[in-house]
Amino acid sequence: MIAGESAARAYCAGLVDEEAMERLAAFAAIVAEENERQNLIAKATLEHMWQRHIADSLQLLEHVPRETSTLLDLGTGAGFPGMALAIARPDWTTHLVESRRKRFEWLADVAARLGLKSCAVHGSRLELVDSFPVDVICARAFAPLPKLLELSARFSTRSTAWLLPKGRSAAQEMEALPANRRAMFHVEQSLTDADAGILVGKGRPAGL
Ligand SMILES: C[S@@+](CC[C@H](N)C(=O)[O-])C[C@H]1O[C@@H](n2cnc3c(N)ncnc32)[C@H](O)[C@@H]1O
Repeated sequence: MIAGESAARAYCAGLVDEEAMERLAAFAAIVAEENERQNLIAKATLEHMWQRHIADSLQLLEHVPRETSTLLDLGTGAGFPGMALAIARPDWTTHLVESRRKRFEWLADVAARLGLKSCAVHGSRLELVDSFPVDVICARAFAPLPKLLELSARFSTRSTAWLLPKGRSAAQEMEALPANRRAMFHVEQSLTDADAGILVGKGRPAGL
């Protein structure tokens, strides 16, 4: 378990190169600054930025298939996990979808400021974004699982990986799926929260 800010930074440093670490630090400062203007993350988590947000996002890299080159993050909000992953893996094409204007304009500005050329910000409701196939779909705190799958299945293929941090409700949400959709998922323990799980899946949800 990653406990504390220095452990979280050390964990991230073990996953990404120095340039990405510098960008992640710059991003952390930008989020904290913007949080004065718009409510991006809970104030209580500001002093735990690396553990609660950055390492929490980067831990998804542990479950990403080796051949990944495209990622879609649903409801990116403050940039977690999508922007943090775009910084960690600038060689991927990362699509961030966010419907709130203030947030998507800010995300696009951050991507430009950090020089993330392969990070596309879709400022729209997910329902209105044209379909394209991706290697990985991720989402944190976006929607209940059945709704999430309904809205995003059209971006998946037989080989798409699903990485869904679901907090305490991970196992319960998975168990509540119909059997043919449940079969594509299993729960991985979160490294940043002893009580949280990550739903890891593969494929296109049955019937969607
Ligand atoms: C609870 S926040 C989570 C933000 C971020 N993923 C995180 O964990 O810090 C959910 C975000 O999803 C966005 N959102 C909700 N429904 C959406 C939709 N249908 N299409 C695109 N974005 C949506 C909201 O505007 C909000 O920024």
